[in-house]
Amino acid sequence: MEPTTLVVNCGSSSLKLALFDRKDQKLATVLVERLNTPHAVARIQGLETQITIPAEGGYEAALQAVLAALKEEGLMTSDPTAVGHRVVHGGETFREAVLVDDDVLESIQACSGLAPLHNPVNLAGIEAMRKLYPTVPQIAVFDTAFHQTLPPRAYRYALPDHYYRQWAVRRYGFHGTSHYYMTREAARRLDRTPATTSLISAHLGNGCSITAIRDGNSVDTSMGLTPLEGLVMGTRSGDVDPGLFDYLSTKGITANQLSKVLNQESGLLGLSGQTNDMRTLCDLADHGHEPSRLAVDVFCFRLAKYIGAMMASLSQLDALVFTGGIGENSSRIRQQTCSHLGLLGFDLDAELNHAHGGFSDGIISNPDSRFPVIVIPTNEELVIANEATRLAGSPMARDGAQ
Ligand SMILES: Nc1ncnc2c1ncn2[C@@H]1O[C@H](COP(=O)(O)OP(=O)(O)O)[C@@H](O)[C@H]1O
Ligand SMILES: CC(=O)OP(=O)(O)O
Ligand SMILES: [Mg+2]
Repeated sequence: MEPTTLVVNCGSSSLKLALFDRKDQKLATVLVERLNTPHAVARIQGLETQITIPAEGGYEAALQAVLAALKEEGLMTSDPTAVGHRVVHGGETFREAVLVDDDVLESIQACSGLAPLHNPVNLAGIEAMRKLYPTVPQIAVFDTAFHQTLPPRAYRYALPDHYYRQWAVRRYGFHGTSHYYMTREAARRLDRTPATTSLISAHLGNGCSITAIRDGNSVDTSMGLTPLEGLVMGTRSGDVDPGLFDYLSTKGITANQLSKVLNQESGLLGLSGQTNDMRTLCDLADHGHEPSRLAVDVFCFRLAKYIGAMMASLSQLDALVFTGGIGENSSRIRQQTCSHLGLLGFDLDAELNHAHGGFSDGIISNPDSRFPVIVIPTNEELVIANEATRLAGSPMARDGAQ
């Protein structure tokens, strides 16, 4: 019986599963969309069949339906030997991936207030899998872990010192598994070692963040205490003036309302009034819809400003890397962003940038660009699987399983 590692990435409205063998070969990928609605469906990548997901029963019922379908299709012949979970916020408690036990669950729960869109659903996924596979080691892999190397000048806010000492109010950074994968993969492609590779890594999905990586370590990043700070995102505002709180309270808007607005009703959706989906926005902008064009403009300009800001942490730059759904697929966003940075020198080759109708994988800058620009499809699942396999084989996991 071939040992396998199952990776679970529970989002608020979607659920992604990936199954790997022990040689890190992906055996199957499943995407469940519109979870917790009567229209929830799952698709196994590469297969036509749609799996119906029960409208009730939450993550456990959804996972059960997906696992049954994987077995039926012959893609999963036995129970997994390890399960790796994406957990977004690990606070200062988790510097690296851990085997899940009751104490770990409690600590993840304690970080939930700092990632309200993410940690509660990540926990629901872990709890569901523990019920389904009580004897299989479950491993939590944190978005925040890769950013534990941030220096204090990058992670401290200029707030009263005791806010940090008492309440750990600091910048944490997220999408760490993706930025780590960029480091590993860019180093491989540039024929370097990760420890000698310095990058600016832009992860542009529904959530967006950018990280300065110096000699393989994260040294600055755009997300902060929560995944709300920094770049413009699908529904999140990114940076705003904190004076907004005071001003809007005089208009009768409460802290709770504002938090919902900043997390769920802002960003591309807020500016365009139409959608958080970048592909649709680009189409709308092309058809003359002004608010959508503005949303795209603000997105690219903010990103360009942050690319400039990340330079302050580096003394060498081996490449600017784009990844995530937008970074991998939108030649337009890459072009518009780099066009703001003429003074720094990210000179794209129009043909390479637009190869395959926007999707790219590889170098997209021209040879005399001051800095290379590369597109690398992210693979957070692979990093999580690597960590889960490693920890499931550890003596602690074996003791736990006895
Ligand atoms: N061809 C494209 N052009 C522009 N945006 C795209 C394209 N393909 C995908 N995207 C965008 O990528 C975003 C989703 O990114 P993804 O990394 O899949 O999200 P998640 O963070 O949920 O994993 C959406 O805004 C989507 O519109
Ligand atoms: C941390 C974060 O923003 O994650 P996602 O991009 O999955 O929303
Ligand atoms: Mg993502």
